Amino acid sequence: MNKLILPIVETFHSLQGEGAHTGRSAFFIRLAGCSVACSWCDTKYSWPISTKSWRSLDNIVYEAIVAQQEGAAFIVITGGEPLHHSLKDLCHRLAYSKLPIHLETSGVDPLTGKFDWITLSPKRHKPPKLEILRACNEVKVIIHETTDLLFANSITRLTNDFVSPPLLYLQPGWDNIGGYKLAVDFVRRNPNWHLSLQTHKWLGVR
Ligand SMILES: C[S@@+](CC[C@H](N)C(=O)[O-])C[C@H]1O[C@@H](n2cnc3c(N)ncnc32)[C@H](O)[C@@H]1O
Ligand SMILES: Nc1nc2[nH]cc(C(=O)O)c2c(=O)[nH]1
Ligand code: SF4
Ligand SMILES: [Mg+2]
Repeated sequence: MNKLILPIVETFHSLQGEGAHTGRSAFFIRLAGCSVACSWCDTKYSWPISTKSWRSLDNIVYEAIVAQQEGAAFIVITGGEPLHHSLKDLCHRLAYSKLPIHLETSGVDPLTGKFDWITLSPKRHKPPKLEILRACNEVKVIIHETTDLLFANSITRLTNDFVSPPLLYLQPGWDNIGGYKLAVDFVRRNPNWHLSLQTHKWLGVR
């Protein structure tokens, strides 16, 4: 059965602040619901699914088309953990806009929907599905402490022999000076890795 509604926390048109597409105009769709429970999550307000948050796919697609007319170059589906929901129908409907569709995910659930770009941000305490590691275009590991660097090394080992390995990003935990230092030092010594800063937060925009 087609599911024509999804729980949405917010939609907004901003610049992609993180990873390989940093600085590009994007329309964000933030789905509600996450059970991964990262202690440092900057989006804890997206964890609960309120009864008032359910919106029709038609309504979401309409907003994406308005954003496209205002300059959005692609759509970012994020959350919460967007893959807690089936994204098949949403992607199918959004495809009418012809905008590329990007996904931000922790990768704990099976992949649903069709994407032009997948950002996997794997979590140490709940490792991602191998199918998502294989399908993703970039991996974004969040750095708070030394153990996170060991986790990044394990990702390097896993992806090294992929036919087309993903781009590799370290992103310091927001407001964690120790995390910035660890990430900069690691990238300096590991040229396959890039630094991702949450540029939207530095700029004070969404
Ligand atoms: C809020 S999550 C939503 C998508 C999905 N649940 C995930 O974790 O990838 C979006 C991105 O923000 C990152 N993130 C969350 N809290 C952060 C923080 N305090 N500092 C840096 N990055 C953070 C996540 O790792 C993820 O890459
Ligand atoms: N500007 C901006 N860029 C982002 N990239 C990923 C985000 C997210 O929360 O998933 C995000 C976000 O919340 N804002
Ligand atoms: S998986 Fe993403 S949304 Fe969920 S708690 Fe972790 S960072 Fe937050
Ligand atoms: Mg964010």
